[in-house]
Amino acid sequence: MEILMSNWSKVVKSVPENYIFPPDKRPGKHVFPVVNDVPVIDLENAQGQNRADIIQQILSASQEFGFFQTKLSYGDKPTRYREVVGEYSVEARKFLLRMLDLISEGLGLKPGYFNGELSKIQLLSVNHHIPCPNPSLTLGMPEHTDPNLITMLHQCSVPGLQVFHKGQWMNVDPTTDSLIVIPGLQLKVISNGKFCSPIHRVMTHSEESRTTIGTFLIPSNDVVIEPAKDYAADDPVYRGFTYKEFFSTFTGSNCVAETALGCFKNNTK
Ligand SMILES: O=C(O)CCC(=O)C(=O)O
Ligand SMILES: [Fe+2]
Repeated sequence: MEILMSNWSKVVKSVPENYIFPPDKRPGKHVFPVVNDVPVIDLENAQGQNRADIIQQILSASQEFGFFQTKLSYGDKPTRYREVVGEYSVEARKFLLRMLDLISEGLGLKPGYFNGELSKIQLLSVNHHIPCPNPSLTLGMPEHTDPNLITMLHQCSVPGLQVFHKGQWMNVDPTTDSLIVIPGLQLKVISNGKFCSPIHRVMTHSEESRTTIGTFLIPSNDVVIEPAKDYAADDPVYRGFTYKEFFSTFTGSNCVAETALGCFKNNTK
């Protein structure tokens, strides 16, 4: 009989060979430190008196760290999956557009700069990783940088997310009452390098399965991405490109961000 993937971990006692990562990409048995300085930004009063302060916190977090967290607040819980996912997606989009408004204000861009084509496409991705007999040999998700504009990550209580921070891999605490915001590579380009887009990966867990929800805002294929004119007029680090052009270069560079971005850099004097 076929073994359901969800029951796999009860039956499979060692990591199948085709899941084992090459030695230099494996996490090994290293004990990773917890990154305990992921900035937490409270969006309470972002429409009021705390706005300037919140924007400043977002800019500093994105320049110095990459990730940041915001506290989560839930509405009612509808019972049907389609409704739940529909409502979740609408709320996730509102949240990310609100975040982008704060970011555009912080970069000195006009309100609504990221609305429209730059954030046209929304992707919801649910990751479910079953327990793994030997987490040292493999990864739930290999190291990568999100190629889109901005990502909202909703973790569960099982650890797994790691960020490459201060020259080493570090665990991100699995908080269920806050959301992780990850600036994507397009935000790095539009902000002319002011925002960094952090490298991250996902470890597996030996006993528990892990489910996370990612919401990605993605530019439409033909929109031109470039350092914002009113922001980086004199010294744009990157030339303009369409998202389609970027994405094919990115996948053609084995999804290595620096290689892909290198193809769009202006010559420096
Ligand atoms: O599941 C996670 O914690 C991270 C997922 C992720 O990085 C992604 O989907 O791009
Ligand atoms: Fe990611």
